[in-house]
Amino acid sequence: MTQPVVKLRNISLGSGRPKLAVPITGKTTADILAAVDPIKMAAPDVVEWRIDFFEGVTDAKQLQQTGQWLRSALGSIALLTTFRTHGEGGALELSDADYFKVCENVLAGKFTDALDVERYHDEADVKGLVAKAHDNNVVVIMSNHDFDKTPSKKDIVGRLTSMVDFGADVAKMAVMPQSADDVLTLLTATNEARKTLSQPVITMSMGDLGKVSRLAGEVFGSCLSFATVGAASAPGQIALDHLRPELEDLKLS
Ligand SMILES: O=C1C[C@@](O)(C(=O)O)C[C@@H](O)[C@@H]1O
Repeated sequence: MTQPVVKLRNISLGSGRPKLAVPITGKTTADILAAVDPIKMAAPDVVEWRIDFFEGVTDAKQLQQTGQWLRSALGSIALLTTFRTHGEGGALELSDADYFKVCENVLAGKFTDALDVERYHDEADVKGLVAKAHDNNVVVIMSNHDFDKTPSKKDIVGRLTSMVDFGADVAKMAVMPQSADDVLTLLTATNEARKTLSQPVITMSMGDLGKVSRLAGEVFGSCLSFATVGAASAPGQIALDHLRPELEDLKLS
C-alpha cells in the first residue's frame, strides 16, 4: 500500500530519509527554553517536548505559556508535544482523566504541530482526542511503548494497525529487545507495517542492542528517528551529530 506523506509544519514524514527528532526533557520553563539554542544549532527536523518532565504540566496556564514561548523560540522547527505516562516509560504518574485533560490543554494552547496520543487508553477517549487534534490541525502520532520486551511480529503489526484504525496520522511503537532476534522481529514488523498500512510508521528497538534500528529506518520503513542534543528521553538514543551523517551514508539513491 502506498502511504500518504504526512506534512508536519515544513517537513514530510514518510518520504526520503528518516527525519530527526530531538527531545526536550527540562523540568522548569527556564531549563526548557535554555535547551533551544543548542538544539537549533544541531538543526533537527522535529523537537519533541516531553511535558511529563515539566513541573508545571498540570497547570494549564503554565503549560500553555511555556509551550507558546517554546514554539516561538523554535522558529521553523516542527514541534511534537508528548505526555508519556509512567506505565509507558514516562516521568510522571497521572490518572487517565488527567492525562486527557493535559492533552486537551496542549491543543487549547495552540502551540504544537503534533501531539503524541497513547493508544492504550479508553477507545472513546482516544478517538475523541484524535478528533480534537484534527479539528485544531494538529498531526496525531499515536504510540505504544514496551520497556520490558519485544512482542511478536504479529502483535507489533496488530498494534500499529489498530492505531491507524483509531485515526492516527502516524503510528509509533517502541519496544525493548532482549536479543538480536528481538531486534529482527521489530525490523520485520516495521517492514510489514510499511507495506500494509495506509499511514507512515515510526518504530524503534530501544537500548544498545536496538541502536541499529535507529539507523535503519529508510530501509525498513520507520520515518522518524529520535536522537539527542544533551539529555536522552529513552535508552539507546544516539547523538544527533553522529546519527545524521550515518543516515546520509545509508541513504538509498
Ligand atoms: O516515543 C518515543 C520514542 C522514544 O521512546 C525512543 O525510544 O526514542 C523516545 C520518546 O521520547 C518518544 O516519545
